[in-house]
Amino acid sequence: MDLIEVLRNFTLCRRRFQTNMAEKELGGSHESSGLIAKNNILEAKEALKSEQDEVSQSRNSQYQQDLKSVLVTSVLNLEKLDVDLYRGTHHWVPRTQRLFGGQIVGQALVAAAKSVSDSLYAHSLHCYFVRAGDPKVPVLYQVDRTRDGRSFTVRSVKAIQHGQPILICQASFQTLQPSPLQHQFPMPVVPPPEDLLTVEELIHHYLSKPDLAEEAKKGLKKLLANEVPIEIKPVNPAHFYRLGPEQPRRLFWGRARGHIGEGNMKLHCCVAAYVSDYALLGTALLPYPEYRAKFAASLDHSMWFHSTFRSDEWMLYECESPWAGSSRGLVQGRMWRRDGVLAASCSQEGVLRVKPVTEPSKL
Ligand SMILES: CCCCCC/C=C\CCCCCCCC(=O)SCCNC(=O)CCNC(=O)[C@H](O)C(C)(C)COP(=O)(O)OP(=O)(O)OC[C@H]1O[C@@H](n2cnc3c(N)ncnc32)[C@H](O)[C@@H]1OP(=O)(O)O
Repeated sequence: MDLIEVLRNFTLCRRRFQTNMAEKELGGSHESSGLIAKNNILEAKEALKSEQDEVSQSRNSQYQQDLKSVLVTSVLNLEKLDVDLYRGTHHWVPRTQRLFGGQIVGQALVAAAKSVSDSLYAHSLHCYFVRAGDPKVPVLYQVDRTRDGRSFTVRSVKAIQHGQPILICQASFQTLQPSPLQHQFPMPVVPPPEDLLTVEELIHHYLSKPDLAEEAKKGLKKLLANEVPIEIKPVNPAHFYRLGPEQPRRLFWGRARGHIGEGNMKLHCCVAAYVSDYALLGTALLPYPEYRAKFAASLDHSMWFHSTFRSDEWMLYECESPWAGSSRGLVQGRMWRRDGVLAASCSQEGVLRVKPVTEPSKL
């Protein structure tokens, strides 16, 4: 059960037991997602006032623990076994019990980056997830030095488990070069991260509801215990509910938990590759609240890095899905620095097999 599902269960329960209250809270319409978002933020902020000390205490202790991001100290810290051969271990595994695609892509990029000079910067990568990753064993990364040119250098990386590839990845690096051609789309206008709640704060808010069903409570607590090494603040918390059909587009602020620091742009690209797979594919489900995913997995992932950025500082992640069909969904993402600079773009196709939502019987 993922976060969206837990929150939907919670919502279904509320609808069943407190229809009037729910209608009031949602402004009587499931279509006005902006209003839902505003109401939820205001309501949540109010409820959170009483939890301020608790939240700030836990945040302080978390920051102390996380002085250095676990993504740097553990997940992306590959062990060298031989020339161009590395081993990576896992930190967070999704409830699907298959390895998180972002982790495999991030680790593959780390392995590729180790074989290129410091004067080269990752500008793009293209990957296929060909088999599910097994969380019970480490992943081996085998790098092939495909080509070294004057400007561009290409590496091919195979991620291997049980003697078979789980991911094939091509990454390209370039020397820094000036260009008279420079343009980008404008960044969407959204509230700053300081005005929004983290996923954990939203969950604390839902947990404080007296009418929350035990099953939903358990699911939410499991999610809180899940130490995802990314901090996320949804711009529109209504997209968690999936009560009514939404445009296939969502935005959130995200950053790596803990400190990474300036300087190592290759590392920031690897962290961004990790983050980029986290909430992308779900965007294709937003128009279909009547369905839930019974099988969802990314099939491929491409990424382009445009400018310098810090993955441990808030970046706006804009996700949209221009197409779905044939049990697949196409999703595209743009990562924006908070000063409006487009930092990275990505694109992914995923398999999406769905089943109709039915009200949970045990609530
Ligand atoms: C706003 C912020 C919100 C944030 C909220 C976020 C909340 C939670 C986030 C959680 C994180 C999510 C994770 C993100 C996504 C990922 O990381 S996915 C992981 C990376 N990708 C993968 O692991 C995919 C790896 N590739 C594969 O596994 C295979 O390539 C494949 C399974 C896709 C290949 O499919 P296929 O060729 O069909 O393989 P088979 O082995 O033959 O079949 C596999 C199973 O599928 C069943 N199946 C096949 N075809 C069909 C069909 N037409 N209809 C129904 N079912 C089919 C087949 O029977 C097999 O089933 P079983 O395994 O036997 O049960």
